[in-house]
Amino acid sequence: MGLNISRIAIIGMGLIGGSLGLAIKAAREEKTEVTGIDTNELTLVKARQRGAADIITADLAEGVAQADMIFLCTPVLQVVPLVKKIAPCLKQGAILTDTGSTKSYLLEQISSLLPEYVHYVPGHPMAGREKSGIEAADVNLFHNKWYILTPPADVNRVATDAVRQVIGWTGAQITVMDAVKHDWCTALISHVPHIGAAALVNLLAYSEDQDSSIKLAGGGFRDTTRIASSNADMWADICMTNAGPIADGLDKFNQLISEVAAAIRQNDRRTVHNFFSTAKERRDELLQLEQAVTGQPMSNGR
Ligand SMILES: NC(=O)C1=CN([C@@H]2O[C@H](COP(=O)(O)OP(=O)(O)OC[C@H]3O[C@@H](n4cnc5c(N)ncnc54)[C@H](O)[C@@H]3O)[C@@H](O)[C@H]2O)C=CC1
Ligand SMILES: O=C(O)C(=O)Cc1ccc(O)cc1
Repeated sequence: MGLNISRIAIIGMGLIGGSLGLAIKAAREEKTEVTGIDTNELTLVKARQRGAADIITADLAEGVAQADMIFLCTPVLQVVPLVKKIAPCLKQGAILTDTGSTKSYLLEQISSLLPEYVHYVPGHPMAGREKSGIEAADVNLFHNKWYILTPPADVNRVATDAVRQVIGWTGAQITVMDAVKHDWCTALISHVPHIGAAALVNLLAYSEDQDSSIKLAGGGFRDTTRIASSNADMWADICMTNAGPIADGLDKFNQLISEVAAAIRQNDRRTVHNFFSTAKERRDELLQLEQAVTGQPMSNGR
């Protein structure tokens, strides 16, 4: 039997908060009331129009007061100041969770800010896109995607189960991980690739004929750089709050690039061939592994 989560507040009704609202309402209809909170009035109006929230407000205290569960869905560096503001307004037994892309920083900062009767269960949906804002929200964004929870060892079990239950309504699959491990893992599979994609686009500034380069850029360039269209605010916050793993990952990435550059300069075809064939083998293995775990082809069809 699940817990009765009848009131949910979502702070930050953009891509992730809006998609959560849409998915929760689609699954629960009148059984769970969603309050959408945002500093942007137009976002709030659009969120209600799209059916991502029943109630909208820019007033934090009013929006969270009755909530059984609160989702924080703003860029990471906004989360801690928001927790400081809402902590005194939360009701006894309220469950706080977030969707931030980095976890150790938030866990360290937030735990000490909350009264002992509020339970914090950090989360991170491994689903998203390069577009932001309520306009990009999608009821199916989390469907069949991984949703990571990084609960601290002493977290209330009932609170974690309640978050699992609500995430289940979105169609996502849950996996639990230690926050530090999460940050090293996501640095390599998400944060460094986003920086790499941005670097590839910025590299075009060195082209002697930029207009022709942009005109001729084909599918390969598009595929590898889609995520370079992501929101700069969000990515600057991610880099500031996961500095060690990201900087380490970038150092290793630099090393790989330097090695292949040296091999190319030395006309060392065997090493260059090995660079590509190793990558192809690994990627093919990753696709198979994903299929084995989820029982279906890679969720984004890539
Ligand atoms: N975009 C993506 O693909 C993914 C993002 N995330 C994480 O989820 C969080 C949200 O990301 P998105 O939805 O993409 O961002 P977004 O930019 O689409 O939405 C953020 C919303 O928060 C609002 N906001 C900002 N500061 C606020 C404040 N102080 N008080 C109230 N509202 C405020 C903005 O007005 C906006 O509507 C971030 O922490 C991000 O790291 C996690 C997984 C995927
Ligand atoms: O657009 C994509 O493919 C992404 O990788 C989206 C994304 C961005 C940030 C996250 O923390 C998780 C997922």
